[in-house]
Amino acid sequence: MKKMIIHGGRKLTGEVVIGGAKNSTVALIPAAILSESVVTLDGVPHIKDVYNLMDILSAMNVHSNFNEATDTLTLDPTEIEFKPLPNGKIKSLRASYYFMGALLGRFGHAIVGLPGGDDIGPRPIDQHIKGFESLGASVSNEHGAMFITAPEEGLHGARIFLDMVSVGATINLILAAVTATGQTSIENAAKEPEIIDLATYLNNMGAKIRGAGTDTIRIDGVAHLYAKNPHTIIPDRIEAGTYLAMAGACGDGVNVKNIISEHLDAYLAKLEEIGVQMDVGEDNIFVYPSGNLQAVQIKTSPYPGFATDLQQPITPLLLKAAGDGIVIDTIYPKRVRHIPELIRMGADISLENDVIILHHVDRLQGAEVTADEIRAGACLMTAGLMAEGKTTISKVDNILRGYDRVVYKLKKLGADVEMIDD
Ligand SMILES: CC(=O)N[C@H]1[C@@H](OP(=O)(O)OP(=O)(O)OC[C@H]2O[C@@H](n3ccc(=O)[nH]c3=O)[C@H](O)[C@@H]2O)O[C@H](CO)[C@@H](O)[C@@H]1O
Ligand SMILES: C=C(OP(=O)(O)O)C(=O)O
Repeated sequence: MKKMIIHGGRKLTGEVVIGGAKNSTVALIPAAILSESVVTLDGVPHIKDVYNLMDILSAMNVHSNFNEATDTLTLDPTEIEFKPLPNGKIKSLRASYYFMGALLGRFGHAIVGLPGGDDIGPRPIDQHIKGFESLGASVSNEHGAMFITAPEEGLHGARIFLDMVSVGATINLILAAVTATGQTSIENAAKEPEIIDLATYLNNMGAKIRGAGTDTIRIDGVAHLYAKNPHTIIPDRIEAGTYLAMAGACGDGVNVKNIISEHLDAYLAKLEEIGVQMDVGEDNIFVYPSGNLQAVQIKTSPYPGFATDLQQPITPLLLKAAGDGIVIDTIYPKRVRHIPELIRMGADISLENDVIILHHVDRLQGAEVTADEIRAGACLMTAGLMAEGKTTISKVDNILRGYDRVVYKLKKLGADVEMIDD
């Protein structure tokens, strides 16, 4: 595991270009195995999740080539072989569970280990299983690996009502249903932009998915999918939100480029309420140096609400604001692993019944801290940039799992940051 060393106190200036969305990419790559032709993805972020997914694909004889100069990834599933995936790299990321839906769609059966990913509290997959079963599959958990098998005649369309809005279940069920016989409807579906991105990608291969981005998605199964054109991944709204908060907390004029601002409506409204001055352009947002900032209350909810993945990245900005900030994460109430680390840096934070109360502090102090998960790590990077002195962040691999070329981007903004081997 690597460590990140930050010498804080420098003001950030210049521009940063946002990469392709991690949470799209990690669905689009497993989905490529549904195609009977070579798939090309543009705007692929340089993140560990991508390299781990490429390794998983190579075990199935799917050849991939990531051209890092052009951010283009080609995936060749034309000689794919079925492989059980009970262990190994599957455990390195959450989104490996998309191989359940994708293998089921391609081969009619899947053996996939329970996923890894961020330790942000309980993350059950009961809705994925319920949905696979509705499509006719039988599902069993044998020693931590899910065995999922379609009936002999293949999966059939079904009406599936999700008990709670789940990004992962919505995507997994799209992947399984896209080649099932007949029509599937997913109700109470998640509406995240990454789901629209996946539907666009699959529809361009010949799938028939309607309603992505609404709470009812209808899928008419098709027998074959062929990728014909490259697919450009949408920009990462969580990476963008992280840099916007960072620019508000320690920027001296920062231009964040490659943004779809509509994907960040709830977030931008909160930044404005805090007092961050911004110019929202067609595909960029310029953040002015901050003046007086005011603490606010944040409550996370499914899209288009305030994203859980942004509650930690915005926290250092809230610490800087006058008054007491409040954060309530309704999606992952135990997503609090950044708090003891921030307290180590001099923050004054209390936690009462999963309500995080952030009291204003005049300054943070550099310290040795741990990035226990990706967004806790993003929060600590910003805190380190704001703090006086040296901050050492360990377990940086958790950050590199989803932040594209982060050291390069921070250096370009003028940060004093480097990565060292542990
Ligand atoms: C790879 C990816 O895209 N990860 C994102 C995805 O995770 P992920 O898809 O795992 O999260 P979900 O949207 O499924 O989870 C939402 C809520 O539903 C619960 N739930 C979910 C499924 C299920 O079968 N049963 C159940 O109880 C979860 O515990 C959570 O409380 O959406 C989360 C919520 O926006 C984000 O934080 C993650 O960054
Ligand atoms: C929780 C996250 O990721 P994952 O679902 O991949 O663990 C995240 O990106 O904040």
